[in-house]
Amino acid sequence: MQTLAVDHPLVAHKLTTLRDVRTDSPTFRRLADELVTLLAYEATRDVRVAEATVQTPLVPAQGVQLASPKPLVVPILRAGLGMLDGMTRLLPTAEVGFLGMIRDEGTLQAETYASRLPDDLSGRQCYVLDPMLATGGTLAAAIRLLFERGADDVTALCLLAAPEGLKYLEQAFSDISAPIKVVTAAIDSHLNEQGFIMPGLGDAGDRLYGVV
Ligand SMILES: O=P(O)(O)OC[C@H]1O[C@H](OP(=O)(O)OP(=O)(O)O)[C@H](O)[C@@H]1O
Ligand SMILES: O=c1cc[nH]c(=O)[nH]1
Ligand SMILES: [Mg+2]
Repeated sequence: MQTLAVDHPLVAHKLTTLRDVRTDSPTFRRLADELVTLLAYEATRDVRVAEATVQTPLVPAQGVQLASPKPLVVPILRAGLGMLDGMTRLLPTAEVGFLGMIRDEGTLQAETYASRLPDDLSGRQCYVLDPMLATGGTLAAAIRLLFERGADDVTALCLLAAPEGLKYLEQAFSDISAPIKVVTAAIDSHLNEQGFIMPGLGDAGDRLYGVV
């Protein structure tokens, strides 16, 4: 597994405001959206392209276009929905699938309550969106579902990741040879006893959707 913490002053600036408890939901949503677009630029560095020729007003020009089958973007509901627009702005022709997952805040186990994915993901590059990678249970379950359907390349975009979750994913997929990448705006210090990322930003879903 490959992990990339994007080191860019604009990412750090936006993330700092996102963490701030005084940041209201509309601002939080806007910042999450802007951050995803910056992360997506790095996360799609290996997106598959095929050679293409177009006709300029003057001559034919060689270039590239996204290869087939087109990439699949998968937000993990609820909080991952706050990252969808920012991602599809950069990858407008990608297909979008959905996973609904909830972490039991007592056991910290993830449960899947909704799944709407293409049946056959053979040869597809998949981009999973979830702002928080805490214990890693949710993301591991999502990645497993994608591999079961034939995906051969999975990149997760997260706003924050905990070292414990990254380690868990490394171990969970140590026997998988397909590429797995995590692109995040920051790797935080640790998880607290309730499984929250520290210093973190609190409950991403609640902050995105105005629950707090
Ligand atoms: O790495 P983990 O320990 O599994 O935790 C991370 C998950 O927890 C949050 O979702 P939550 O279950 O709160 O659902 P929500 O998106 O509906 O708020 C977050 O958006 C991740 O999906
Ligand atoms: O810190 C955390 C951990 C899990 N889910 C969140 O929304 N925040
Ligand atoms: Mg939540």
